[in-house]
Amino acid sequence: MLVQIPSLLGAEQVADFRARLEGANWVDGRVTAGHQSARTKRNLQLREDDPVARALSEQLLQVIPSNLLFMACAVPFKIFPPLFNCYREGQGFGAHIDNAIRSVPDSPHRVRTDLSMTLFLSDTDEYEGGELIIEDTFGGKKVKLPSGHAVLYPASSVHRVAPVTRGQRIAAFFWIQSMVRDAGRREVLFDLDLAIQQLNDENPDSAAGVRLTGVYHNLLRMWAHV
Ligand SMILES: O=C(O)CCC(=O)C(=O)O
Ligand SMILES: [Fe+2]
Repeated sequence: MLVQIPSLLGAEQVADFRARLEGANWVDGRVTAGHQSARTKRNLQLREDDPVARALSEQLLQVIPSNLLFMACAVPFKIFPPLFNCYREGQGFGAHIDNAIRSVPDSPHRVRTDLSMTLFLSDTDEYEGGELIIEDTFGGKKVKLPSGHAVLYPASSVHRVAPVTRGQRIAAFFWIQSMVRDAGRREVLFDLDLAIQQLNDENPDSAAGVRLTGVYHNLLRMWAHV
């Protein structure tokens, strides 16, 4: 399942992020690549311990949990601290799958990467190419979103970033370990959550809404690992 999260960051927040990223210390993106993906990865990144990356990452981690769509879709247990990348003209990232386990720097924590997320920080007219292309059972989906918008997709899917042919594409990207490991179960919960929200909007006093909320939580009790 591929879900777009509109306006994860507002325009002012994006402008602030961009200003702070402008003069940051970009290095070869292969610093965080696995053995195989390093072969096709051509981009720039901030180091995980870069002070600008740390500060912005911290800020994002505070904002993300207040996004209800993200919470409904990801049912997050742990979020790997966001990283920042930049693709300049001629750069891209070939087909790959993200590593299953990531160690959080300077901590004993590990995150199982159930979901991957890209938060676009450049606007679509700032660059050509640079689409995130995600393979799923229905074929390749091309994603290129306005700045501040994000896409959440299964970390198990083969994906790539098409070469940028003009301008530059800046993004934050990160991984989420869900309380619900199985993607099919997560999808059931997400559908149910959306249906309950719709029912409650249409009829806030619905007794069926109360029962279905109970069903949601009982499924979560059965399936969640915390
Ligand atoms: O830049 C992106 O949108 C995705 C980056 C990516 O796939 C990765 O770093 O593993
Ligand atoms: Fe990736």
